[in-house]
Amino acid sequence: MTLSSPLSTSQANRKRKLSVSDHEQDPILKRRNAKGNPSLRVEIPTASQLQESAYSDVESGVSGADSLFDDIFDDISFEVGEDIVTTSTATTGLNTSLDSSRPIQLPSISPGALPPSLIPSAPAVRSLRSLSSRPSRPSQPHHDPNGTPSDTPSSPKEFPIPGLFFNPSILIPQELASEVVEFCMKTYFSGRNANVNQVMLFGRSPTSSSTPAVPASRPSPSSTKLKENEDDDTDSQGYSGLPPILQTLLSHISTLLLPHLPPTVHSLYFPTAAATATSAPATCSSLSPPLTTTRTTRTIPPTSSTQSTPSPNLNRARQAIINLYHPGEGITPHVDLLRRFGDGIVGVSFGSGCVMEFRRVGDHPHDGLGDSEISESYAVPSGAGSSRGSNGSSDGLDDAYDLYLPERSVLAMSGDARYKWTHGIPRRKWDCVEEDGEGGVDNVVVGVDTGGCPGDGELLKDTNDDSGSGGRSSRGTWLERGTRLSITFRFLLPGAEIVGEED
Ligand SMILES: O=C(O)CCC(=O)C(=O)O
Ligand SMILES: [Fe+2]
Repeated sequence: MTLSSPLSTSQANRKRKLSVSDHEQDPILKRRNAKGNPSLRVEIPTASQLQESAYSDVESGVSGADSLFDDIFDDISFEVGEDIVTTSTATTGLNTSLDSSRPIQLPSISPGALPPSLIPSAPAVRSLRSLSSRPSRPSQPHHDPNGTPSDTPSSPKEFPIPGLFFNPSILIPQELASEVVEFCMKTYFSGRNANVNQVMLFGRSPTSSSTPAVPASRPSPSSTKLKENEDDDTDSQGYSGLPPILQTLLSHISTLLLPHLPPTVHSLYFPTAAATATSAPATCSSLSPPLTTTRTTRTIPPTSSTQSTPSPNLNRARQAIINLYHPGEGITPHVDLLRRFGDGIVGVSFGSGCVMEFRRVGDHPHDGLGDSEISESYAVPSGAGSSRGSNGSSDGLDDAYDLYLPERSVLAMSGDARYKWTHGIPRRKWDCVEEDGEGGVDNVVVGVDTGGCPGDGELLKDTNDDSGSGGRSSRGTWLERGTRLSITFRFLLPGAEIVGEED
């Protein structure tokens, strides 16, 4: 079986072909980049049952930023007969031009032994001051080849992009974070997958057992080692196919966000039969009961519209994309693939914080609308790299906002944030953040300009001070990035599912 996909549709019209072999034994596909770049691993249900239609939506896609990948992603070859297909993460814009003076070493993971940088720090990240294990400040951070020109950090302020939810006080529990990281590192990023830095997992929709719209997904190889839900990969919402630990993570995110999101928004990310009870379609009656926790912590009473508007994501299959970033790596600004994923994208940072940059998608009709690969689309935003300031936009917002995402924090994007703004992570090893005031939740919401902190001379921190702070200045604090793992959940749009039969 051969699947064709415009992995990159460059102006030179180079098209990359993805050939996926039938392989009965292993649902994991690995694409290999001959240039040895960090690779991506796609885990999908039952490779032997893939159908061409699975990727039909990207056959003619055009990426607005495709040229970014051309030199790296020139001629991908896919090995038929392997159970895994790998490729460069240029696909997703993950930085592949790493600092050669700092060899990347994927930690070897043994049970209970996480790489230090991925062991979640014990104290909750309530304040930037409490961020743990910061080495001495960088010598010349603004000269870091992975960095960007220096500038001053922005003042902390309310994050204004509609549809973007982020609250740094909402953190995944430490214990769960550790389990998730350990599972992911062991399962997806170690051993023969040492060069992999992205994995995509596809779940089944709640109705797939009766409606074969979404294929079966065999449990991940290590799922049998998990303590909970060992024999059942279906969660309380009826979603299945994802490793149980990720479903546990989803349940926690749902519970954490419930008091903070309007019901309609919450049900976008976590559709349940109950959330749409009033007008739920008949198929909902077959769903498992909603999470009980969601009933007890809700502080925002449901509105009538909530009761009467089914979540568009109800019964859609979820995809989990897991990205591993070494210090200095990032992801190119992009809008997640429009034709593949629905509204409502939620992700968690593990192991390290980083700055995420949001840029308004430009007026050009292709901005943010192209497909560069099977999972992502990239946009060249209007005014990319531009400084803040009034731009005369009708909504009064600037074109650029930066946000520091502490480890274990949750980011949710819907509406404008999902469709009208790109998100990306700058490729640098240090982020400059700024606090505001003396603590409290608001103080942890920090803005970071694309440039970062002032230069060395302006840092107040003593060079020899290894007290844990990365260096402070009157205008900001340098935070060194560690190895970061992110897990992002998205819903597959109708027709975008990978179609197949259950095992
Ligand atoms: O690493 C992250 O938090 C973002 C990942 C992302 O945007 C993506 O995979 O589409
Ligand atoms: Fe994304």
